[in-house]
Amino acid sequence: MTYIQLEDVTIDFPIYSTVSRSIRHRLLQGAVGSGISGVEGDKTWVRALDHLDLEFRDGDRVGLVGHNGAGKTTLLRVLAGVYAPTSGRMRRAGTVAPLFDISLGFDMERSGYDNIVLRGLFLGLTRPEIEEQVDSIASFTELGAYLSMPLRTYSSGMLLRLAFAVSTAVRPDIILMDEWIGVGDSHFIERATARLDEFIAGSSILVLASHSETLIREVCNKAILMGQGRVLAQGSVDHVYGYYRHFGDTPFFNSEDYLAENPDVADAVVKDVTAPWLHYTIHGIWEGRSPGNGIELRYFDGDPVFQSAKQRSDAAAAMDRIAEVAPFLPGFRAPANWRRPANLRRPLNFSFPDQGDALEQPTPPQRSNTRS
Ligand SMILES: Nc1ncnc2c1ncn2[C@@H]1O[C@H](COP(=O)(O)OP(=O)(O)OP(=O)(O)O)[C@@H](O)[C@H]1O
Repeated sequence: MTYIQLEDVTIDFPIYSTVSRSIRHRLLQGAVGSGISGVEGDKTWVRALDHLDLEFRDGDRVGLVGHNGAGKTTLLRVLAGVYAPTSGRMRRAGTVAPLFDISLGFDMERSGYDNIVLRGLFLGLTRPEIEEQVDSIASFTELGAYLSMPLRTYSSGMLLRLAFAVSTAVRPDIILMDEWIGVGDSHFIERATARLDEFIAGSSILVLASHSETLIREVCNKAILMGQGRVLAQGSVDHVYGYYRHFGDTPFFNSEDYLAENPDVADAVVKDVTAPWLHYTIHGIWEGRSPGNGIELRYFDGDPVFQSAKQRSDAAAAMDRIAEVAPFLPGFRAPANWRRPANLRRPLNFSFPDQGDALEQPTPPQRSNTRS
């Protein structure tokens, strides 16, 4: 059986001295990248993955989605075993082919043929297996006489052809890839795409990090949305893209009131460390903060639907539940961009507070001068 399991995996990168200052500055500029997890003298710790629990099983074709710096590549490297978790653990069964950083590790002084053999051995092929395949790999690269020359004479496109041809000659259980196939001429891309389809079809698990929705929809049957090193949503590709598209735009979240009610967040937003919606899905909702629409999350303490979403850290499902119930809760203040749907029905599977528990109609919070 092939699988990968991550249990509470965190990755912190130490950054030293003057670089540390510029990284600190850069992190403060980025609203959706990772955060600083600690500062110790000249050393700053950057948190790239934050307590991830994930499971990949037979038949999973998982797309990793998210803004720049969300943690997709770091996650691929953890899955490949390139990075050991700072804390938590990764368990894996099955052979792995990493299809990212694929030109790394070539010996630039040796010939293309030598490197086919070296890379093949690295990927787990035996020498007879490589020898059996060397001609077909060589022919796929279309590099001809160049294959007898040292790699330092190759262009980056030629290196990529070679790396691609060898990496896809194995038959792994698990494929981990970044979107890198766009490099090369159109003739090569066409042939590479056909070879890749066959390569993927033979695998049991695929994890693909990509900014291309078309590619993810074409190849994947599941998706994971990442942000600030965490999982913001996971499930079907439709579910995750639905959430991604409405990122920062849900009628049940009122950024202005959320910031007015939470000065700590307002401060972070002014410094561009986070965005209101991002803060809510990553922190606020789990800390029991109101989404700025007047309702209190304590009403969801005994709600199995909300609590199950919380257990799975599925902010999208938790927000869906709030959206479904909030208009019927005492204190609900409809955000300006919310229109009451004509067919809105009070959910039957929610235990609404009785009148005695009703909150007083809240007064809108004092607005502080923040950007959202
Ligand atoms: N070696 C490293 N040292 C320090 N910080 C790092 C290192 N690698 C990644 N990071 C930081 O970790 C965070 C996650 O980076 P990662 O490359 O995983 O993001 P990503 O989602 O793949 O982004 P992109 O879509 O731009 O490729 C970023 O803020 C990045 O700056």
